[in-house]
Amino acid sequence: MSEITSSIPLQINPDLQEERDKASFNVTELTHIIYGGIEKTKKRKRLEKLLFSDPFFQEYQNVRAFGSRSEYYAASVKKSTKIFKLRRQHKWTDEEYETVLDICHDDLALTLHHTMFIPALERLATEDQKSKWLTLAKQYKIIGTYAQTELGHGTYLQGLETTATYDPQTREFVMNTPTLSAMKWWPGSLGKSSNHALVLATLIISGKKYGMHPFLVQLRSMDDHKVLPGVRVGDIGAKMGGNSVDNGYLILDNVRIPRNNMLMKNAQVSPDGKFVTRGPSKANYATMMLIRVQICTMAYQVVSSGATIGIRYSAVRRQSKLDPQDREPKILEYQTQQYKIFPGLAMSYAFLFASRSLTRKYEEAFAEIQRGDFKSLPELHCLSSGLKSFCSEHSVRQVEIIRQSCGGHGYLNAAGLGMLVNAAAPMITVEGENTVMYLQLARYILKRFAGAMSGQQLDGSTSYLSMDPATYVCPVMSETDCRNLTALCDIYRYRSYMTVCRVARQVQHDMESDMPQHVAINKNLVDLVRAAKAHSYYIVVKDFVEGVDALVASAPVIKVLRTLCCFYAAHGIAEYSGDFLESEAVGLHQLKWIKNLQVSLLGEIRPDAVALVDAFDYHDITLSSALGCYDGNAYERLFKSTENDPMNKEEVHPSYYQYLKPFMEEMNKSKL
Ligand SMILES: CC(C)(COP(=O)(O)OP(=O)(O)OC[C@H]1O[C@@H](n2cnc3c(N)ncnc32)[C@H](O)[C@@H]1OP(=O)(O)O)[C@@H](O)C(=O)NCCC(=O)NCCSC(=O)CCCC(=O)O
Ligand SMILES: Cc1cc2nc3c(=O)[nH]c(=O)nc-3n(C[C@H](O)[C@H](O)[C@H](O)COP(=O)(O)OP(=O)(O)OC[C@H]3O[C@@H](n4cnc5c(N)ncnc54)[C@H](O)[C@@H]3O)c2cc1C
Repeated sequence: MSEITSSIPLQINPDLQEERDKASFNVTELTHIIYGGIEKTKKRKRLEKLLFSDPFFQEYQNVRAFGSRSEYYAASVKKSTKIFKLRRQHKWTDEEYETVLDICHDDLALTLHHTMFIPALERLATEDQKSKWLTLAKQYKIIGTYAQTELGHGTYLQGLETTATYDPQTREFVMNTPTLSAMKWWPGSLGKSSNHALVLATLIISGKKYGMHPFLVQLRSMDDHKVLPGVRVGDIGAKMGGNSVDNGYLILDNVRIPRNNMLMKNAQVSPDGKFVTRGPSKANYATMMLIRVQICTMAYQVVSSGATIGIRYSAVRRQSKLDPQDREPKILEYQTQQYKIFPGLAMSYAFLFASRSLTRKYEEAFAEIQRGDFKSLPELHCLSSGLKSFCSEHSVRQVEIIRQSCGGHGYLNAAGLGMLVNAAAPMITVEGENTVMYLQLARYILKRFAGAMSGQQLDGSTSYLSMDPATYVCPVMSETDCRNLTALCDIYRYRSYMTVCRVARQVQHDMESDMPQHVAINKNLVDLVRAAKAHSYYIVVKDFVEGVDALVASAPVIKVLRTLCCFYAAHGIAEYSGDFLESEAVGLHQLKWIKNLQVSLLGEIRPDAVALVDAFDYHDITLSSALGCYDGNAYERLFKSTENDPMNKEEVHPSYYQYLKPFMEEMNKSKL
């Protein structure tokens, strides 16, 4: 017993080393592919070194794990200011800054300043306004947030009640919160941190409403951070996760702001109160689209972090017996354990390729939009809405499965998985609740399908809706065909086509039976979401297959990625087999072969599992997990983590003297 200490051994756990020694491919090569080349990997490493050489980042982990809400928030404000200072000092580009956020968890109290306030200024302000406010924001002379959601409405933006009424006499807008449900509620960094907010409000001129527009409102004094007259602002309370961020409420009592504080890139109000608009009516929704694209990348980071923890731990944890004559096996040997974790591993790579493809499309479309060409906007809105929903839904679910696969220890904060799940859970809600976003995609798909039916030539992600379903024959004719990635992709495409076709015909039939359109739509909402999910699944599989096909890499790397891609596609067909059978994308024979393949691929992935997560190259501080550390010394790290637990500060806890001692005394005296 006396030998038990909480010091961490210097060497790598031999069980983990054994895994690394048998990898079939070069891990560094794959890391370079993941980060976009050797130079980017090197830059990432440099940034990691710069950040983590500061002991604050290690201490921060303790506050995160054991601090009170207020302490965690304060530490996160400190972390934000440190990172902002470094950003200015090193003149980081947006890409470098995003890398920094990936490296050190984006749990910055002031996160909204960079994730939404600055992008919104960039997208919604005129050049003149940018030269003033964007400059101030980029120099951190003002700190801002994006205040759109209200207590009564988050989804339905036309229902927002905050008003911005133009007063032509003074050439000001009067910003007002007319009802309880109109108060802003949820914006990040609003409660305590920001001194400015971009408030999205309904514009009113001479009693007429002109829809939602952005207004820059100062909330707090630049001298002492006190709340300005007419403004009431505060924190909305503790949440399931993300408690470093002060999501806030905001009430504006007829606060006057100059006319020029309306961001007027997309619509203008002239001094005498004339409203002029240019570009599409949804141009003011631009910032949300950007974040939806980014959520896909975040979903990749979440699921790849979870897979790293789950796989490394499963390679060092031994439990029960397989061969009664042998020692207890690593839990990674159990097929069921592989079946719980490898879908997350394959999903990580699927989302890497899908988010990369979406980001590329976004950047191309954004460049066009900047030139005044909005033709790609509807496609991009729908693609990003669908993929945001798909990636967030699947990654959060998968990480929870991984957490469960780590048994009891997965439930500890020190495992890092609970925090990962709780911090990721809002991805499902923010920037458009997933069901609502799937329905945006479904609406687009229905229109495109109708276009295809009337002979229109479709392009973009829905071009397959012009296919002739009569020509479809399941491309899997034998068990060996199941490994053909193009064939698997075709199966997804046909399943999506049939799911869309079925619901489109049903909606049409209901409308032809004299059902009002909104009733017909509501009657079919579940199937519309199903169609949007089927389409999104197809896009992700297609991006994965095309991404791997286009890779220039060594044969072993290509082989292992093709195996993962095949597993990802086969697993999805097995999991949603009902849908695939119902749409006749596969028959019973094919399904059986694909299910068999799925299980046999578990065994093929197994030898490379640790190497495949090592390739994500997450720093131990980034993972924040005793179970998932690179050295695999999970037990030592778990024990070590108890040292910082405030519960262990005193040998006898004060509650003993207060409650337990008197209770014990009373019990001991009692005659009963
Ligand atoms: C659900 C909709 C899209 C509905 O919008 P609506 O104005 O009621 O429109 P509608 O009459 O239904 O017409 C829809 C029409 O508008 C189009 N559209 C909708 N959004 C966009 C867009 N971004 N780009 C381009 N087009 C867009 C749709 O495709 C429809 O087009 P159509 O009429 O079919 O041709 C909208 O209300 C919405 O976006 N709601 C979600 C609200 C949201 O995302 N809030 C985010 C708040 S900020 C946040 O959460 C930050 C989190 C930060 C963090 O912590 O990480
Ligand atoms: C952690 C976190 C951070 C946030 N940060 C910000 C921020 O910085 N700035 C900001 O402005 N907002 C922020 N929000 C708010 C967020 O954007 C909204 O919560 C989100 O858009 C969902 O809106 P809601 O809450 O009104 O949900 P609701 O719309 O009330 O959703 C409730 C249910 O109703 C269903 N529903 C609603 N409408 C429809 C429909 N048309 N068809 C079918 N079903 C429907 C939904 O599917 C859901 O099941 C944040 C929220 C969270 C949780």
